[in-house]
Amino acid sequence: MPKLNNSEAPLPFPILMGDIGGTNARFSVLVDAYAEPKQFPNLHAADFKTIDDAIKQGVLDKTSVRPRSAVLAIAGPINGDEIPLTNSHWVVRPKTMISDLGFEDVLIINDFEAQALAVATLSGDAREAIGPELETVVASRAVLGPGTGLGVAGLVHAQHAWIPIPGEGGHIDLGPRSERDLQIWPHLEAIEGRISAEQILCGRGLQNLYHALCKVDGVQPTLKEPADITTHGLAGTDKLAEETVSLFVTYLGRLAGDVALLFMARGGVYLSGGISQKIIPALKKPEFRAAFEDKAPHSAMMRAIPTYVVTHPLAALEGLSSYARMPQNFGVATEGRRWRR
Ligand SMILES: Nc1ncnc2c1ncn2[C@@H]1O[C@H](COP(=O)(O)OP(=O)(O)OP(=O)(O)O)[C@@H](O)[C@H]1O
Repeated sequence: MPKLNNSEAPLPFPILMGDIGGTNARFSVLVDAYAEPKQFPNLHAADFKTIDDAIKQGVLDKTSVRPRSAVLAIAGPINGDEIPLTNSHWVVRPKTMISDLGFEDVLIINDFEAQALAVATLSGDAREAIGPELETVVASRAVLGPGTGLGVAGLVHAQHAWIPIPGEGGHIDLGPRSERDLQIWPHLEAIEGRISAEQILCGRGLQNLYHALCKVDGVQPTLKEPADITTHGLAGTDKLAEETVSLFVTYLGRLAGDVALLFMARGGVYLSGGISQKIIPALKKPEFRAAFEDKAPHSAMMRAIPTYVVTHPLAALEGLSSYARMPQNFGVATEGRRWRR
């Protein structure tokens, strides 16, 4: 009978690694600590009844390598032996994976924890600097990812190791600051009466912000999808879409600065998620960095903290493979989320 495993021992090779989002699941296999990971085609969760079917048909049926262990990064809180995914019908059942798919050892971590692991080791060509090109220092970092939702994680550097701190930072309050903000806030759709960061800083949030601006200006909204808003905003072909994108990067900068303060992230703040890469030209305008640095009495300190967009298409899997190769370099907590045969 598979059971919880509190061991800190490295996962046995070959290791299956998975980045399981609400829409997409990406897998790769690491044969040993020196090999390059073998990447499998991106899978859509909607095409498979269960995650076990996806692993079987999308990975195990396509290779003769038999992974002995798995480390999976999932979007959702990890609690107990049955872990439902946020925004997906899949339920992760590590005990069933062990008994039915042949794994000896399964570790489940949070998707933003995997993003944090990636940020520890991403090279210069896997990221694009926003604002001044500052020297990278080995110090705590943070990652924020606006996508379907808003993920936030810290990466604390202590005792010669990188310690990912997953949290629910996307749900902290975001307050109005400027005159324009004070006009907009009453028109934003709230969650139980409050404007959390995720009410604005994600795909749905872009729509929320655009609609609030339309109401303030008494204009009929014409744009529907988040991508329509950013496309017109970036091209300058719709005035309110342009303002929506400008405010979106302002608020993202404001939150990124707060998260940097919280973790003392001298090593930099990294923007991931599906949206950041699509709005790089807007992030490179002055508003993002201005809001990021506007943190009196610590503005001078903020000016020395680099900010980046993660441009690597498979950053979370990169993070998982860094960890799988050298677990001793990372302080990944395994209590209550590692199972063995
Ligand atoms: N060009 C764009 N501009 C703004 N928003 C976009 C754009 N393209 C996609 N989006 C929005 O980004 C969100 C999807 O983000 P993302 O790709 O990060 O998905 P995800 O949450 O990581 O899920 P998965 O991991 O399953 O891919 C959706 O809300 C979508 O509407």
